[in-house]
Amino acid sequence: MSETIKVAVIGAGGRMGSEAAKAVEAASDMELVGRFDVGDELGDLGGADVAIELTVPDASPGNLAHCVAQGVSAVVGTTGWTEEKLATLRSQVDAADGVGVLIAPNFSIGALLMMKFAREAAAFYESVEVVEIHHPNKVDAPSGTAAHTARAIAEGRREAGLGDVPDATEHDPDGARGARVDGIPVHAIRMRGRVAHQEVQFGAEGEALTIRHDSFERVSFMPGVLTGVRNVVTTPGLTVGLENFLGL
Ligand SMILES: NC(=O)C1=CN([C@@H]2O[C@H](COP(=O)(O)OP(=O)(O)OC[C@H]3O[C@@H](n4cnc5c(N)ncnc54)[C@H](O)[C@@H]3O)[C@@H](O)[C@H]2O)C=CC1
Ligand SMILES: O=C(O)C1=N[C@H](C(=O)O)C[C@H](O)C1
Repeated sequence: MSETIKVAVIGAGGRMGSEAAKAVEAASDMELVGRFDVGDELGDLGGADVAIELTVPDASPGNLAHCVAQGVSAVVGTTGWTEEKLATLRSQVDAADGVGVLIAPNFSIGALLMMKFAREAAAFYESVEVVEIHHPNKVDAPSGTAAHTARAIAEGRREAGLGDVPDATEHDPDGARGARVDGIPVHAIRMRGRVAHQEVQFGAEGEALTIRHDSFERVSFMPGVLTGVRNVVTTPGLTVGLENFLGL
């Protein structure tokens, strides 16, 4: 591969895709070789080494199958990946030679640290709930970040031998107690004026701990997108979580 990483953006007309294309153009070690959006033929992705995929949950698995079949590595920010879809992608990636795919539920460093800290705190608190707040144009709920956080917390609780979170609710016809991801309550708020925010609230007898992260602008995701591109070209196979490339 040449020293300059050739990059294509799929979903380039979107909020994140347009920002990612700008970030790639500004990176001295990368060349933007293609911008693709809905209805475009992906073909050989403009000769890209890496595709950055930022579309919608329904389109992402098909776009990834195409990238992998073309031998093009990918950095995926699109959320809504279920365990089943991930398993299919893993088998496609494993069957390809030398292709790397990163699925990153969140690219911002603060969000990665918030998830790490929540994973650490999980063992020490009987109660925990995740509250995510996003702009009202978001099509999926809960957010990928909230789901990733809840799974990490659930793992930490299991390792510590903690059982279910205490909750005496018997009647909840309107779903006021929110969703459960791996047993962890998750609440999704959609609000004009917000971008991407999350609070993890922990409680024990007589005390509370809140870990909060805020992305006020999408530029907060761009250093992570570029780190993903630089690492995925030398990391064959499927990686879930940018934290794996940062030693977190
Ligand atoms: N991992 C992270 O840190 C972040 C992830 N996201 C995720 O990125 C995704 C995109 O978010 P936004 O940019 O806000 O959405 P958006 O709606 O602004 O952009 C999506 C773009 O994808 C295009 N698109 C739809 N179907 C397509 C297809 N089949 N092929 C090519 N392009 C297609 C749309 O036309 C649109 O331009 C979402 O899943 C969101 O959750 C968003 C922010 C940060
Ligand atoms: O749609 C968004 O905006 C975001 N999506 C990601 C998610 O679902 O976690 C990451 C970030 O929260 C912004």
